[in-house]
Amino acid sequence: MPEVSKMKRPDVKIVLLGDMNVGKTSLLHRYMERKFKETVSTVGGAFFLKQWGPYNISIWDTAGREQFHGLGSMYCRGAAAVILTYEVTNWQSLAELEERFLSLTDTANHDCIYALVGNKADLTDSKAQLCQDSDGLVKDQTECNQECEVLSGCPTPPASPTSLPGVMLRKQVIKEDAVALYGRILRYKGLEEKSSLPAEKMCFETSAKTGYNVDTLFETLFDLVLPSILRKRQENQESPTVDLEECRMVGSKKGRSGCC
Ligand SMILES: Nc1nc2c(ncn2[C@@H]2O[C@H](COP(=O)(O)OP(=O)(O)OP(=O)(O)O)[C@@H](O)[C@H]2O)c(=O)[nH]1
Ligand SMILES: [Mg+2]
Repeated sequence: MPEVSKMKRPDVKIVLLGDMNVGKTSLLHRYMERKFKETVSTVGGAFFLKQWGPYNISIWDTAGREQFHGLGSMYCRGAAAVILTYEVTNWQSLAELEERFLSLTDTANHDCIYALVGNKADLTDSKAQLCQDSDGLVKDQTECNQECEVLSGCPTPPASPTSLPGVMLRKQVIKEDAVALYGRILRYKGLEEKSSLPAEKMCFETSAKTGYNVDTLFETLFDLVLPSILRKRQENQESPTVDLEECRMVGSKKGRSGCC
């Protein structure tokens, strides 16, 4: 049994929610492992632990499939940030966020931060077909595909309308739709728009496939949850108790990642 004192204890929790197939797991792989790789539909949930400077952030991936819906509010318990994910080529995936997922966030922290993320932007926007390295420099898709083959062994995707640069799918969800939903989320939470984080900052379009905006998404959130981290550390100093549930999760997977 691992010693509690040596475990990395998460300072804060970020949760990814959204319909099946929108790319939640792929976004996490892209950010944590710098790769776009094959996924299987998530069962239950899984977490990754990210060291961010001196802080430990747990990022929870959840299953979008309806059969696991009941677990969502459990994963959101105590979350400092929730990433509500949809797919830019699928209007219904945005609607589902409001109809099915928003109420799951009732268990999150009272000052929880919400980000709306439209993934698979590479399918609709030529600029998102360019991939970014960790310094934010863009490379073209051919270079990315070659790199993908060399680094992770994943084959260059077959030439199909979705993989040919310049051939785009119809964008079903435009940024304004996400901005409008963000406003409704604030109203649902009883928050004033004036005193909340602005929609322009909290609505992202990403591509897990190319890496477009993925670092920006996670790192913006890490910066924004810093006050929650500092508050939690302060509370822990004042009453040093151990969150057995979190320790059990982290300890069971050697502090890196796991699922349940
Ligand atoms: N073109 C493109 N495809 C993507 C992107 N992100 C994910 N995909 C593909 O979309 C499919 C679903 O991706 P996942 O990451 O498994 O989706 P998920 O949201 O985790 O799904 P559940 O675990 O079932 O909730 C896979 O075939 C991915 O390869 C993206 O940014 N662009
Ligand atoms: Mg998944």
